[in-house]
Amino acid sequence: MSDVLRAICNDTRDSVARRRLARPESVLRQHIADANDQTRGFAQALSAVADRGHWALIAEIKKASPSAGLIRPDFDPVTLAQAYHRAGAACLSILTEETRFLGAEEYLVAARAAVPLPVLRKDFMIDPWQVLEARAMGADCILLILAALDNAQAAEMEALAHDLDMDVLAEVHDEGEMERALACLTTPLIGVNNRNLKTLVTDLTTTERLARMLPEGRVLVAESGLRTRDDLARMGAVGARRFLIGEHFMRQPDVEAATRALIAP
Ligand SMILES: O=C(O)c1ccccc1NCC(=O)[C@H](O)[C@H](O)COP(=O)(O)O
Repeated sequence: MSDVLRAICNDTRDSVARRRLARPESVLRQHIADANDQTRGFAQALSAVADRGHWALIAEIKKASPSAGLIRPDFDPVTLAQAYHRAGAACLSILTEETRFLGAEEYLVAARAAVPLPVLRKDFMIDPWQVLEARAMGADCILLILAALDNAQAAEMEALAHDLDMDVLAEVHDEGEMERALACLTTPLIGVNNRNLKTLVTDLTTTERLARMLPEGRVLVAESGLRTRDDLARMGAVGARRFLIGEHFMRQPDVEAATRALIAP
C-alpha cells in the first residue's frame, strides 16, 4: 500500500471507531429498515447509457483532494448535482471522506435528494461497518479499492453490499490488483484508476494497459485524469464506455456546460 493510501486508511480507521460509537451496527440496520429506501441501480444506469452507444459518466462531487488541495471553494453539492443531472450524467460520485477530501455524509444525502441519479459513496472502505453506513446514508454503490484490502476483506464487503442491494465498483491500478479483483469479486464494474496513489500522478496508459485483461461479463470504468474529448476517445479505443471524472468539472465555472461539452455525442 502506498504511503498516501496508508495514511488515509489509518485516519479512516480512527474516524470509523468514533462514528461506530455513535451509530453501532444495530442502529444502522434499524435505520436502513425504517427508511425502506430502494436503491437506484448504479451499474444498470451506466449500462443503459453505454448500451445506447453514449459515454456513461459518473460525475464526481469533490471539494478537495490530496493531489490538488482545495479545488472548489464555492462548493454546493446540490447545485453541482443538479448541473450534472441536467447535462446528462448517468450517476454521481460523492466524496464523504472528511479530512483530505473535505467530504461529508451530508453532501451525499443532500445531493441524492436533489436528483434521481444513483450515487456512489466515494470513500476508503476498510470495515464492513462502513458498508452499512453507506446504505444508511442512501448510497447506491460503494467503492472497493483493492490496494487497501486483502481478498477476504474485499469479498466480505462486496457480499454485504450486495445483501443490502448496493452495487460495487472495484478499483485497481496494476495487473496484480486486476487479477485479485477478478478472482475474489463478482461485481461487473471494474474501475482502473489512472492515478498512481504513490506519486498522485495520472497516466492514461494505465487503463490502456489493463483494459485487455478484462474478461467477458466485466465492464471497464476509466477513472481519474480525464479532461478532454480526446482523453475519452483514447479510453474508448480500448473499450471504456464508462468514466469517473471529478477534478476537471470541479474547476469549471459552468459545470453543466463543461459536462455537456465533454460527453455530448
Ligand atoms: O484525487 C486524489 O488526489 C486522490 C488521492 C489519493 C487517493 C484517491 C484520490 N482520488 C480519488 C479518485 O479516485 C478520484 O477522485 C476520481 O477517480 C476522479 O479523478 P479526477 O477526475 O482526476 O478528479
